[in-house]
This record gives sequence, structure tokens and C-alpha cells, in this order.
Amino acid sequence: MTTLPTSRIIDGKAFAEGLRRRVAEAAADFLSRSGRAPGLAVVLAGEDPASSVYVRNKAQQTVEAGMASFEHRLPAETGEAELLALVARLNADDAVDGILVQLPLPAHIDAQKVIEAIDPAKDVDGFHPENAGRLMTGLPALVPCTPLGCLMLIKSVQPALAGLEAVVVGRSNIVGKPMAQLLLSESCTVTVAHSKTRDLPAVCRRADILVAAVGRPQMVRGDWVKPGAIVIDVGINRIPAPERGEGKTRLVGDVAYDEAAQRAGAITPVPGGVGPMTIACLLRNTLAAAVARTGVVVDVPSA
Ligand SMILES: NC(=O)C1=CN([C@@H]2O[C@H](COP(=O)(O)OP(=O)(O)OC[C@H]3O[C@@H](n4cnc5c(N)ncnc54)[C@H](OP(=O)(O)O)[C@@H]3O)[C@@H](O)[C@H]2O)C=CC1
Ligand SMILES: Nc1nc(=O)c2c([nH]1)NC[C@@H]1CN(c3ccc(C(=O)N[C@@H](CCC(=O)O)C(=O)O)cc3)C=[N+]21
Ligand SMILES: [Mg+2]
Repeated sequence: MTTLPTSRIIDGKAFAEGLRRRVAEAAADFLSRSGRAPGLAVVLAGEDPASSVYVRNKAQQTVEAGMASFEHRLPAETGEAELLALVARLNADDAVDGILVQLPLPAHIDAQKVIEAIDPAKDVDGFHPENAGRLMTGLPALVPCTPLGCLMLIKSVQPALAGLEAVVVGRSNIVGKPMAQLLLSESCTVTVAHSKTRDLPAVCRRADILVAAVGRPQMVRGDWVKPGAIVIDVGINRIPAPERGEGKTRLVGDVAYDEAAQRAGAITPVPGGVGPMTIACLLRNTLAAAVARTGVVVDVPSA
């Protein structure tokens, strides 16, 4: 009788704690060498429920890492011109090394215009076209936090990625595309799948590294996973959980975890996988931006 090996669970929460500790040490060095702490400004316009989880966790962790946190909570009715004026002030403020404008923005604001207004040197999300272009051309860049965190987790279980087949499901500018670019930089053979991909299960089964960034709860099934593959679940989906009581919800990823864990060599859980890495990488990018802007030399953790 044969039994399938159970996969290694990639503990993103623990990895993120370690990363935040290293960032905090470097932030303390930065403070002692420059006379100020690295600073992160977060702008939240309106009340998106998914964003509020993220903002809550992040503000606390910024301060715990020894960085200055500047919160700007604006009403949902805030005009585009007003938001652009705030970004201009943050660009000019020397105490601010990183600027994050929480997405999605209210529908009356052109998000792309706001992203392009951020000083690329302070663009800790890595969403500005200048940083996206630098990543694509192999120049030093601020890299989007979620894919950077995913790459760190992948490398934690498989340091040598050259030649591996990677499949990224999802092609957004904030997750799928930069993830594909990072894996290409590691010399993986990269396939980017999306809603028009034909026979997605077969495409996924080719993957030694499978990254799901789709936004569809538990879409990736167990039999889409090649035995032994590394599975990275970026999805954050809140679904009803009547078993927990009336009106209760729970978080699930884009991967059917229990099934996939039967076949994967290693897999990230939701919660406790990619999510905590996104915040840790945001702090890492804030430190990196502070270093690049000032020339103060401290050790910035990298993937
Ligand atoms: N853990 C974290 O830190 C973060 C988690 N997230 C989560 O990651 C997920 C993805 O986010 P994001 O990239 O912003 O999402 P988007 O909605 O911007 O992009 C989703 C992508 O998935 C593709 N897609 C949708 N349906 C299917 C399908 N049935 N088959 C194949 N592909 C499909 C879309 O294809 P097409 O382009 O053809 O429309 C699109 O490229 C969400 O659950 C989000 O909440 C996001 C950011 C950070
Ligand atoms: N400009 C911008 N940059 C972003 O990076 C950005 C954004 N806007 N808008 C929203 C999405 C979503 N996102 C998450 C980050 C961390 C968790 C996270 O910490 N998740 C934990 C806890 C979740 C929980 O317990 O509810 C986990 O998965 O374990 C979730 C979601 C960043 N985003
Ligand atoms: Mg991000």
C-alpha cells in the first residue's frame, strides 16, 4: 500500500516575523546613523472592508519595526485633486520614505493617475510604471510586496529555481505580472495563465511552482497540482462559514487547500501564508527606499 506524502506547510506568518525582525534591526541602524527613523505614509480613502484588515495589521507592525507611521484617512467623497495634492505633499516631505495609497480607490478617482503621481523613489508598492519597467529590464527597482514575499517563500523551500516550470494564474499589475517577472529573473520557464486560458487544469499540472492569484475562492483543485509541486496561494477571499454560526465568515485562498496539500511538495496556507509576507515586504521596501534616498548604509534583507 502506498500513501501520498503530506506536504510541507510553508509558514508565512513565521517567515514574516523573522523578516520583520531583520528589518527592525536595520531600521534601528538607520536611526542611529541618520538621526531619524524610516517613515511610511499610508493613504486610505473611503472604507473598503478588505483594505481595512490590511491597514490595521500594517500600522501596528510599522511602529513595532521602529519606523514612523503616517496615517491619512480620507472620507470616501474626497476629490481626485485633493488626493493628488496630498501625494504631492508626501513626495516633498523628507520624513516620508515610502508612500502607499491603499487600493481600490473610490470609483470617482483615477487610480492610475494617483499611482503615477507618487515619486518612484517612494513607491513602496512598486506600482509606478517606472518601477514596473525597471523590474522588467533588470534594473534595481522597488518590487511589488506580494510577489516579492511569494518569491522569498518559494526560495525558503527551493533555493535553486533555474529551469523549473512556473505557472502564474492571474495577470494583474500588482500580483500576476510582477510575479512572472521575478520568476523569469530566477530563470524559471514561466507561463502566465488568465481567464482566457484554455484547459487551465492541464496548464497548472505542468508547474513545478504554481502561484494562484485569481480572486476566486478555492478554484485550483487538488488534481491541478503536479505531485511534489510548490503551491503559493495569494488569494484572500472571505466566504460564508455557517458552521461557525449564523452570519459568520472565514478566509480562504484561491486553492482548495485540503486537496492540494495531498499532492503538493510544499504549500502556503490562508491565512498565515502570503498575507503576512506582503506587510513584512512593505516594511522591507520602506527601509530600502530610505537607504536609496539617503545613501545611509544598512543591511536590507533581499529575496
Ligand atoms: N495576500 C496578499 O497580500 C494579497 C492578496 N491578494 C488577493 O489575490 C487575489 C488576486 O488579486 P489581484 O491580482 O489583485 O486580482 P485581479 O482581479 O486584479 O486579477 C485576477 C486575475 O485572475 C484572472 N482570472 C479571473 N478568473 C479566472 C479564471 N476563472 N480562470 C483563470 N484566471 C482567472 C483574471 O484574468 P483576466 O486578466 O483575463 O481578467 C486576472 O488576471 C485576490 O484574491 C486578492 O484578494 C491581492 C493582493 C495582495
Ligand atoms: N496599495 C495597496 N497595496 C497592497 O499591497 C494592497 C492594497 N493596496 N489593497 C489591498 C490588498 C490586500 N492586501 C493584503 C495584505 C495583507 C493581508 C494579510 O495580512 N493577511 C493575513 C491576515 C488576514 C486576516 O486575518 O484577516 C493572512 O493572510 O494571514 C491581507 C491582504 C494588500 N493589498
Ligand atoms: Mg502589494
